[in-house]
Amino acid sequence: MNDHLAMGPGREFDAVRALLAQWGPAARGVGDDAAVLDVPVGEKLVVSTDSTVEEVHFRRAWLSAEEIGWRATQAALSDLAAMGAAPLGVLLALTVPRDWRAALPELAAGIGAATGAAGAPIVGGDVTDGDRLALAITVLGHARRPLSRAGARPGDVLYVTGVLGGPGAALDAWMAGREPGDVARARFARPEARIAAGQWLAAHGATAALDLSDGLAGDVAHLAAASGVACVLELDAVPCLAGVRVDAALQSGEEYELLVAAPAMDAAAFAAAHAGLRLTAVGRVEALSPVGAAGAVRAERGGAPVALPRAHDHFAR
Ligand SMILES: Nc1ncnc2c1ncn2[C@@H]1O[C@H](COP(=O)(O)OP(=O)(O)O)[C@@H](O)[C@H]1O
Ligand SMILES: Cc1ncc(C[n+]2csc(CCOP(=O)(O)OP(=O)(O)O)c2C)c(N)n1
Ligand SMILES: [Mg+2]
Repeated sequence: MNDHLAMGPGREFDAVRALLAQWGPAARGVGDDAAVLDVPVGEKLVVSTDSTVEEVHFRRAWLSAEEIGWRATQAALSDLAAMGAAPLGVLLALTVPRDWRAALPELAAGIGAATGAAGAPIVGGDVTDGDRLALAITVLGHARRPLSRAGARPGDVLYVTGVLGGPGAALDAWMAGREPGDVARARFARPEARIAAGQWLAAHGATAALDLSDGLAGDVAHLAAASGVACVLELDAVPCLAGVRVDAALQSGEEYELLVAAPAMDAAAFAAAHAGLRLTAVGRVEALSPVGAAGAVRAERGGAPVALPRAHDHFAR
């Protein structure tokens, strides 16, 4: 049983009914003014929201509607992964222009596949007309001890999951009018929120984490700022996709891999628990130097200081 409430007539509600019929058991308890969920006793509710907007996060020519739905949902779920939280539910606010309406079932297939893979039921949403396709996705999760950006301590090692640079390489290719290689394209079109990895890392001593959405070069500064520490990246250690230079990998956003601070971790045990996913030491956490000395984020190559490239900024222009 889905426990949906019946809705009155209207084309908008016909569209919602069609979505619910398509999602089947992947949607639960929809149709009231708000969803009502249980949080396991003794755990915290963990909530985040993220938008995916046509022309800002993708172009229609690059991706199928199924991929757009999958990617937007994984991008939102990635924040639960970074908090070490288990998914509880997902809400979808969809802005659907007229010329996208026929693609709704395909979009919904991608969303349903992603929520299904995460074991997170769709518990509500909103549908509106508008000028551009936009998906505002709210994710709800739970954790006994959520993993913050703020806990990194001097002496911790910095790790990243996976291999970086794919989404940036795909984006560069499309922007230059070329078709990206299959691996880079898949990293852009079919990211996977590292939900199990986030929970494993939280349970194995991680002190802080965040997901890589703006690019490692920028996201590391959020961890340093939140934790009140200095982070030093060793650029020779950054795991880059074949053919991608480290500067490009540092600027590659929308990776949805995790940056983690922790005392030394067992990367082999991590990989064994996550289908071979890599966990690579890429730097270290130090005490913040006195004002006027070295900054909160530094990069080194072969022990020598080097500059970090800029990260994505929505308001840069
Ligand atoms: N419009 C907003 N109102 C309130 N908080 C916001 C807004 N935009 C961003 N934030 C908060 O700022 C922080 C950084 O945002 P963002 O870079 O989007 O995080 P993330 O990469 O986790 O999605 C988050 O804690 C987010 O909740
Ligand atoms: C058409 C297009 N231009 C540029 C980009 C690159 N890009 C857009 S947003 C972004 C950063 C991440 O997005 P954001 O909405 O800031 O995610 P959040 O940090 O909130 O999770 C990047 C690298 C893209 N994906 N598509
Ligand atoms: Mg965000």
